[in-house]
Amino acid sequence: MTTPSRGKVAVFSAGSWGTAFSIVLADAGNDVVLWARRPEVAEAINERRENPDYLPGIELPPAVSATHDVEKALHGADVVVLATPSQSLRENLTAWAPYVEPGAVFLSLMKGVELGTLDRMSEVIGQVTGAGPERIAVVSGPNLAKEIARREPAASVVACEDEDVARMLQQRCHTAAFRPYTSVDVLGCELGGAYKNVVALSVGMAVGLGFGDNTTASVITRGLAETARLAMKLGANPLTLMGLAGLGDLVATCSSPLSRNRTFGERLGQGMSAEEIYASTRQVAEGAKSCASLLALAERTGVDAPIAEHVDAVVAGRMTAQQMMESFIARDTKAETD
Ligand SMILES: NC(=O)C1=CN([C@@H]2O[C@H](COP(=O)(O)OP(=O)(O)OC[C@H]3O[C@@H](n4cnc5c(N)ncnc54)[C@H](O)[C@@H]3O)[C@@H](O)[C@H]2O)C=CC1
Ligand SMILES: O=C(CO)COP(=O)(O)O
Repeated sequence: MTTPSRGKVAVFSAGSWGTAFSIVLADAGNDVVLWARRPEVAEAINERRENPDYLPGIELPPAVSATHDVEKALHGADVVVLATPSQSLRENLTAWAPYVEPGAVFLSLMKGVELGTLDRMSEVIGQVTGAGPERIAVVSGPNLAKEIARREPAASVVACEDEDVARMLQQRCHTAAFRPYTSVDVLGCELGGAYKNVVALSVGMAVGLGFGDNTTASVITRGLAETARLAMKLGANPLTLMGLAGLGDLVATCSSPLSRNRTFGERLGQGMSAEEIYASTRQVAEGAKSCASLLALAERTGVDAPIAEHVDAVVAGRMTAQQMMESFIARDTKAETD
């Protein structure tokens, strides 16, 4: 299938980011069909022109329609955008794959690493669909869904090993408010996106404990060092970690009260358990799961990952947020660049 510069895009699914990115795609001139897991969400989008569950009060453009029918969503779509929780992607995509148009390009918006396999989302997509790297791309950057949906200016990275495909997708999502840059460093973008959620959990814990900007800046900076250590060992371009999908997203997520990961961490810092927090929201906080997969990936790679290790311990209830902060400071001293 040839890929025109504008066309039909299928977006799975109608959560916060899938819905917000549909606005970007529609503004860039695409026809967007948003698949919703619950039929009533698809109905509400079509009838009320808003997604009342995930982006209430934001009017969706006419070029966005919604459906609960997988086949209808995928028919004629040359780009398939994936925005489900990372841990359910494999199961979801296995069900959807038979209906994907031959040659369609997959674009992952997800920021997590699969538990157990330790696979990144692009790897899961390749395994489930048989698509080669030239048909698998990711978007990652400082892109809090609500701000993007309000068309506040922001930049991002579209990464694909095939630079022509990255350029094609860049054109498909460049709008007056959204500026995508291309990259061929899929691994660096994905690890930057997944790791910043774990760092945001620890920053949130520091905030929840009542600590100020010295503490959060210290955790953010050491978080970037930890992310870069692992990503570079696995082959990432160091400049990716200094860019929008690394530092940019880390700063946005760790600073913003809109971040679900930072908020999850704040509640842990205030003494709630992970189970209590899960029960209080339907929104995904990827870092609460990916802390374990990233820690395992670091262990497998032989890289020191104290932030992932401590966040995993707090989420699992083996340590309190206060103990985590004390332990960060008490660790064996070393050179900053080690
Ligand atoms: N919200 C944001 O600002 C951004 C989110 N992301 C990433 O996008 C991905 C999706 O996040 P959001 O849309 O924010 O999450 P969300 O929690 O707002 O929505 C999740 C969506 O997935 C669906 N879903 C939940 N469990 C499912 C399951 N078991 N099987 C199939 N579908 C299921 C929900 O119905 C909903 O449509 C995550 O990896 C997140 O890290 C990336 C950039 C920005
Ligand atoms: O990835 C995001 C911003 O770029 C969204 O972060 P949260 O999932 O923590 O809300």
